[in-house]
Amino acid sequence: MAITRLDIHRIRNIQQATLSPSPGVNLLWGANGSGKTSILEAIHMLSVARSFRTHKVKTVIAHGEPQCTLFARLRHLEEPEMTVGVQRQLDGDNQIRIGAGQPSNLAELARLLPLQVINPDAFRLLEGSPSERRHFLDWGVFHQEILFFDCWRRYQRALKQRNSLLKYARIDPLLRASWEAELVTQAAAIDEMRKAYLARFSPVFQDYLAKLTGLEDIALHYYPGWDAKRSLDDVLQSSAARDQELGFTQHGPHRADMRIRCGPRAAVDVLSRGQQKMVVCAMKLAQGQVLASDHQRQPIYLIDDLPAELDRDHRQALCELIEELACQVFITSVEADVLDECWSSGCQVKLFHVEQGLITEC
Ligand SMILES: Nc1ncnc2c1ncn2[C@@H]1O[C@H](COP(=O)(O)OP(=O)(O)OP(=O)(O)O)[C@@H](O)[C@H]1O
Repeated sequence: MAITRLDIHRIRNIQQATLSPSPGVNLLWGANGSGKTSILEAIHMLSVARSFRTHKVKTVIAHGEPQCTLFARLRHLEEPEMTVGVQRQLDGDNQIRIGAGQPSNLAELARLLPLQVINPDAFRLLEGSPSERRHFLDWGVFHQEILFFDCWRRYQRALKQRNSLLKYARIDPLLRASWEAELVTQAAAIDEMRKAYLARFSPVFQDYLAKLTGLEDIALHYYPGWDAKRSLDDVLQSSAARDQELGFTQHGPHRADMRIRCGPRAAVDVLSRGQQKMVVCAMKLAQGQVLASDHQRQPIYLIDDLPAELDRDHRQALCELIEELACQVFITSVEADVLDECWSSGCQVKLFHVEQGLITEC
């Protein structure tokens, strides 16, 4: 999938801008605070209707404006182009349109335009809470398994009901048992899909890791969210009293993790910042590769400040792999020429200069 035209209205310091990006590499360069990351945020909003920097739409909408609006024309292989539009209002109202049809929902939007973000926050995959890694894992499972979204929604509903029964101490054993049965059924499906995805993803990740770094003993350890030697049903029964004291369910797929270890230690405790960035890049490239080869759909990569923390050889290796993936990519940089030598002669590169919210194709 590639964006062939992008219209941005009232995002941060960008009042109005139109771009015709390359299907390959797009380099956005300009001084600090010029609006480069805001362009990445705009593209991100076209995929999930929110920024990757904040959940508060108020901070993203240009000061003094009631709303922000994004439009894009998308091309996927030889299919006819299609349009997508997202509008976010200060009052919380959302509008999502795919093509000329009825308003669409977030899941349809996310499925249509898969995105991968590599920015300074991407380090949180290693150093952050399990929810960061769950989110990463579930991005892959969501795109891999069509049934995942429905199972996840049903699981969340059952979890909410159980928590509510626990919190208000309304002990209706029959009602609780029926929600727990649903919880256990959906949990088993989610767990199976996550394990299958990890089995598919891990060798691809190791392959990218070998190409990007000399690190050999990086491994992913999946934790399902409860003691894997016991059934979730059993765990829920034995933790019911404690869950009731706490007012929430302590165990289940909502507490899963994918721990990243270097030998016997947590990777974050051992690796340098540059090595951590390479591990994160290998993970993100591997997800793109799995999606592309299993579903013939490439994600769009948004890379904020690619040169930061990487030496010349690692920059070069990363750019070669990005080019090999044949995805559309938007990269920000404060300098125009820092990645000049990183692309092959056949690579379609476009350069955009960003200055005080104005974007000019160079
Ligand atoms: N809601 C808003 N309305 C208007 N302007 C805003 C709003 N929020 C932020 N800004 C301004 O918009 C600009 C956004 O810059 P952005 O973060 O995109 O810069 P950048 O080019 O990526 O910078 P850097 O290289 O420092 O990361 C900044 O100058 C900021 O002060």
